[in-house]
Order: sequence, then structure tokens, then C-alpha cells
Amino acid sequence: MTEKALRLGTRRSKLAMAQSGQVADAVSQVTGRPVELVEITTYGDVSREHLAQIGGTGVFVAALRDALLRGDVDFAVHSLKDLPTAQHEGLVVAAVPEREDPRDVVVARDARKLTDLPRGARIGTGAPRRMAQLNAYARTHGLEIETVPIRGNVDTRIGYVRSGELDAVVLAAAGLNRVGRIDEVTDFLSVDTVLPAPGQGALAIECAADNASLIAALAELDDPFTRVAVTAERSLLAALEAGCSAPVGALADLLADGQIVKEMRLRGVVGTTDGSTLVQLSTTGPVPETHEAALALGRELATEMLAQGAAGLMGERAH
Ligand SMILES: NCc1[nH]cc(CCC(=O)O)c1CC(=O)O
Repeated sequence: MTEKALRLGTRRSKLAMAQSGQVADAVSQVTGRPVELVEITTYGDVSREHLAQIGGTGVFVAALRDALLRGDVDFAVHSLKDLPTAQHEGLVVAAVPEREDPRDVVVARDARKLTDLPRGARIGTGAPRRMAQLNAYARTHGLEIETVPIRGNVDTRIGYVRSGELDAVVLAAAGLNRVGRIDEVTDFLSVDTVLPAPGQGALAIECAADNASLIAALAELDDPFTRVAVTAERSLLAALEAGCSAPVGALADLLADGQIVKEMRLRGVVGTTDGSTLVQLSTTGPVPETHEAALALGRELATEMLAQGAAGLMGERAH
């Protein structure tokens, strides 16, 4: 007797299909059931130009969530950094698998690194967070660069470099890994140079809150440390009242003494896109043992950042 297939709702972009496919295999392993991919077309896929007006990357998520709530699909996989920080009623993030490389990377011609791009180099990125930090780095390191707003999928973005329209683009390592283009990276940016987006490199597996048996099975794919880290990062983002397109970076990592994990550090940054002002802070404390403690850590850092003027820096992008 073969068990009924689980239906995984997914966008049809190359990145979404790649990460859904990888999670499908893992879910199949832990449930012993086949997983079937169900493609869901969102308004955001149809109308890229109006992405900003119709509410940023949240539109991609909304269509998947509707399908989950209607019971058209059993679960969905999101890039955690694109998932709104507010918990959706009737749905639950059943698993946050182990995060992969959270760093941002540069793809440039001639194997160039950020620091050896030609004078006046045009660097493409649509993220105010990346613009703010790249421009701040350029100012303090005597680089002459120009950040150019671009959008589109990974292939489109790298295409701007191959065609010569741009000198470089900045992307997430995790996305390039998932679509098999990590070999094209010419510079892995230190998180001290560009702090990633909250949740970058991590996935969220979401399903209906009343599907107890599926929630129990998916729990096997949860990585407790990744979950604690992204919870703190997203709590910081929420407390700064910043949306998914806000110039906010956040990263939680473990500080170990030899093999023994001692503490968790949470770093946060917010800045103006021209890089003239950055508020950059970090806090270190015991590894949070509860969801509440992880939330509290993010809120505490946000309070300190707000005290240093963070709110004023985000005003330019508020929506
Ligand atoms: N906003 C687009 C997006 N959403 C998730 C990823 C892939 C990386 C990840 O899972 O964090 C990307 C592409 C990018 O930023 O280069």
C-alpha cells in the first residue's frame, strides 16, 4: 500500500523550485510519504514591475498562505528572510532546517573582489540594506563605487554583469548555492562588512496549525539553534518596526570556547542607503533557552539601536 502524497505548494521561480525540491526530499524521508510539488502563481510573479506598490516580497508569501489555509496544499517552503515577522493566524512554522551560509557575495567579472573593482564601479543590488552597508564600507575604505538598484531573479541579476551593464552584483550565497551557481562568486563578503538580512540563508516550512501529525513529523527537520538565532534576528527586525525592504541587517551566532558553546551574539545594523550613517550594535548573552528569551534578546538590541537614532535612518523607506 502506498501512502497518499503530501502536497508542497511552491512558487515556480528557479530558486523556489530548487529549495522546495530539496525540502521535499527531506520531508519524504521523515514521513515515508511521497511529496508532490504544486505550483502556485502569485500576483508578484505576474507583475514584477509593481512589486513595490503591491507590498514587496510579502505578495509571494500571501498566495502560498492562502493555498495552505484553503487546504489546497499541505505545506509550503519560504525563504525565511522573505517571511513577514508577524505569525499568521491558522498557520505554524513547523520547522526551520539548519541554516546554510548566511553571507552576501559579490559576482563580478575577471574574478574581482569588492576591494579591487575598478574606480567608479557600478554594483547592482535592490536591497537598501546592502546599499547602506556597501556605501558605508566604500566611504571608510576609500573605494569609489556606485550602487545601482536592480531587481529580478538570480539569472537576471548575474546577466547584468555578463552583459557588461554592471561591474558587479551582490546576492545571497544561499540562493546561489541552491540554484547551483555558487562557483560564479568572486568574493564572499565578511559579515563585518555586510551583515545579512534577518533569517538569510534559512528556510521556513509552514503548514496549517491544526495538522498535528504533519507538525510532529516536520519537527524532525527543525534545527533548534537556527530557530533560536532567526527568532532573535526577526524579533530585532519586528521591534524596529521595519518591513522586508528596510535597511536592516541582523545575525545571531554562537560564541564557543573550544567545543563548548558559551554564548550567543546578536549583531544588528541599520543605516541610510548612501552609507553616510550606520547604527551598528551587538549584544552577547547566554544562548536563549526558550522562544520568549530569543524574542527578548532581539527586542533588547532594538531598544538600544532605537536609542541611538535607528528609527530616523529607516524613515526614508518606511511603508
Ligand atoms: N529577496 C530575494 C531572495 N530571497 C531569498 C533569497 C536567497 C537567499 C536566502 O534564502 O536567504 C533571495 C535572493 C538574494 O537575496 O540574493
